[in-house]
Amino acid sequence: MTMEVTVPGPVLERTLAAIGPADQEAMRLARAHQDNLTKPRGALGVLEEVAVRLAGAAGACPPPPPSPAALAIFAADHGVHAQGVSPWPQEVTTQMVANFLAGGAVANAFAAQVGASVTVVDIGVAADLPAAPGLVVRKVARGTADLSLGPAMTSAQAVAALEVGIAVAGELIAAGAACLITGDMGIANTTASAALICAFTGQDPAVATGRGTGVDDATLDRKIAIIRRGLQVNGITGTTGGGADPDGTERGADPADAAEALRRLAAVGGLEHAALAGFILGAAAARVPVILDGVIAGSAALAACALSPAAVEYCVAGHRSAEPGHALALDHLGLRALVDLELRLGEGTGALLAYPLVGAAVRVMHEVATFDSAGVTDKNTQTAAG
Ligand SMILES: Cc1cc2ncn([C@H]3O[C@H](COP(=O)(O)O)[C@@H](O)[C@H]3O)c2cc1C
Ligand SMILES: O=C(O)c1cccnc1
Repeated sequence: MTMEVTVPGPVLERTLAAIGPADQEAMRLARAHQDNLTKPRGALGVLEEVAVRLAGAAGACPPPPPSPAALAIFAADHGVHAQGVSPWPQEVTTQMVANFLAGGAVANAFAAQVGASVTVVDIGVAADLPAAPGLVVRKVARGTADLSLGPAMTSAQAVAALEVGIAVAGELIAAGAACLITGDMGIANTTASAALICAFTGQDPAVATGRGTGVDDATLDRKIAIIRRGLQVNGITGTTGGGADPDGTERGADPADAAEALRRLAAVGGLEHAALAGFILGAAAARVPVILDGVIAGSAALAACALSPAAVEYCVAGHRSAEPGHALALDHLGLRALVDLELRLGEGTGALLAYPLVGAAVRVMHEVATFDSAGVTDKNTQTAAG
């Protein structure tokens, strides 16, 4: 094997080794506790599952309140932008970073609404950004290479970006964050997202590709063709098919294999996708829940969970984006989105809106009376007793 991706960085290796499965006993206790609360069993629907999930993640019942929450917006540019896959000029990435720092983006408004902090990370913006409070400069490259011509990133760049994501998660958690929220900014990143979704789920670009910021029919067709070419050029032919390295050696083509997962992430992902995957892995290693935003986060989560399947236990799908690939990614991960408001923005906006639901689900576990404590007759106990 000639692939350098078989040598992940030490931080990534340590993080992967630190990720354990959800705590089954805490989940069992959480389910039992839900059933003792003064409400018909199951009446809180999906929120009960969220509370149980957070108990499993924390290894505690009730789980700790997911507060305070911290949003990290990873910003980067994309070489594939040159193929005309987005109607927006590339400099909008840089301009939006300035907007986040000035507090003027939708993500800022939603973060203020739900009480989340905002950190902006330059993981690969093409331009130089002036230093500013709230901006973390960890530039791995000035954007990716064009994924339709060859690998978007070298494996070293992908690992470096993964490790920045891990570090940012660790820093936010060390500063007190009890819940992480994913955010992204990168013109053309819905193209890389759809390519990743194809690479990790085996779906065809025709079904996984969406209109992103709102491309017309002709641009959508081009986007699909570009993604198809990118998968081909990078030797990604399906989730189970074989393949060979350029030197002719057989490579493991199963994306569930960590080295192949890293290769696919580097081949068609963006720097923000790699950083987001690291961010998710960092949350999982610290047993802190992470609320996923839309299609960019969903595609990054596919890479994270290919590297460490247990990481999914620490993820909550905040919302379902209007991008068709997002639902495919969530299905593959076995995650159910909390809200569906037909958002197609990114930045962390959908995850921020879901955050109060996660907080409410956990508050129930701490504050709602049990049938015993409130003196309310439990029909289930009564029936069981006679
Ligand atoms: C003003 C503006 C603000 C945004 N905030 C997030 N995105 C979102 O749109 C981009 C992806 O769409 P595409 O692949 O079609 O370029 C990403 O930057 C994403 O974060 C924005 C896009 C624009 C134009
Ligand atoms: O799903 C998303 O987060 C999304 C969709 C379109 C454009 N930008 C982001």
